[in-house]
Amino acid sequence: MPELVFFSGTMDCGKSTLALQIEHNRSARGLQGLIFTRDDRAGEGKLSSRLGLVTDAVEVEDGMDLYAYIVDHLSQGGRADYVIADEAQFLGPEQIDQLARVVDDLDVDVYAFGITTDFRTKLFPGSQRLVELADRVEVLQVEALCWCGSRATHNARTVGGVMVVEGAQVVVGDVNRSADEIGYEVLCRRHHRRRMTSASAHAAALSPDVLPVSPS
Ligand SMILES: Nc1ncnc2c1ncn2[C@@H]1O[C@H](COP(=O)(O)OP(=O)(O)O)[C@@H](O)[C@H]1O
Ligand SMILES: Cc1cn([C@H]2C[C@H](O)[C@@H](COP(=O)(O)O)O2)c(=O)[nH]c1=O
Repeated sequence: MPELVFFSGTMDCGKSTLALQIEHNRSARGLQGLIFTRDDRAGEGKLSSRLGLVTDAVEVEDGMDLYAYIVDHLSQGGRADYVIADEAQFLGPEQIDQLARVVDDLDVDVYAFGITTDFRTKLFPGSQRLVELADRVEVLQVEALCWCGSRATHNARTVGGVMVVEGAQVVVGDVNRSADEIGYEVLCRRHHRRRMTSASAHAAALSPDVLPVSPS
C-alpha cells in the first residue's frame, strides 16, 4: 500500500540527506520521482544536505496545488513513481492534504521531511497536518545532540548569540552561524526551557561563583 510518511526531527539531524538517499536508491533502480522543496538554504529549486549533496527540486509556492501539479505532470506523459517533499514544515496544511490525496487517489508513495516544531516549540502548521494525516511518523535514527550530550529535541533561534523566543515563525537560516547573524542551535528540552545555549553555558562556566579575593 502506498504511504504518506513524515520523517521528522530537529534541524541538522539528517533529513535532507535521507531524502537524497531515498531519491538516489530509487532512481538507481529506474524509478522517477518528483521532488518538492520550499526555502532550502541552497536557494530556489534546490534540495541540499550539509554533507554537500544537492539536487534540483520543484520550488513550492504559496497556494500551489500539489495534487493538480502531479496530475498535470502525469497527463503530459511525465512519471511520478514516488514523491519527496523536503522542508515540509513550510508547506500549508492544504498542501499536506493534497499530498495525502496523491497517496490515496494516485497510489504514489509520498515521503515528507521536516522539522516538527519552531524555535518557540510550537508546531509548524504543515508539520501539524502531517502528524494528523501521515500513515507513519519516523524519527530519524541519527541523533542531533545538545551541547550537554543529551539528545537534541528542540530548535533554538539565536540573535547576536542570544536565544530568543519571539519573532516571525519562518526565518531561513542555519546552525553554527557567527554570533552577529540570526542562527539556530539544537538543544535538549531542559536547556531549551532554561534558554541555555552552548555560548551561554560556556560563559556561565567561565564566570566564577565567588569573586576572587585580592590580597590586601
Ligand atoms: N562534515 C561532516 N562530516 C560528517 N557528517 C556531517 C558533516 N556535516 C554534517 N554532517 C551530518 O549531516 C547531518 C545534517 O544533515 P542534513 O541532511 O543537512 O540535516 P537536516 O536536513 O536534518 O537539517 C548532521 O547531523 C551530521 O550527521
Ligand atoms: C526552528 C526554525 C527553523 N526555521 C528554518 C531554518 C531552516 O532554514 C529550516 C530548517 O532546515 P533544516 O534543513 O531542517 O536545518 O527552517 C524557521 O524558519 N523557523 C524556526 O523556528
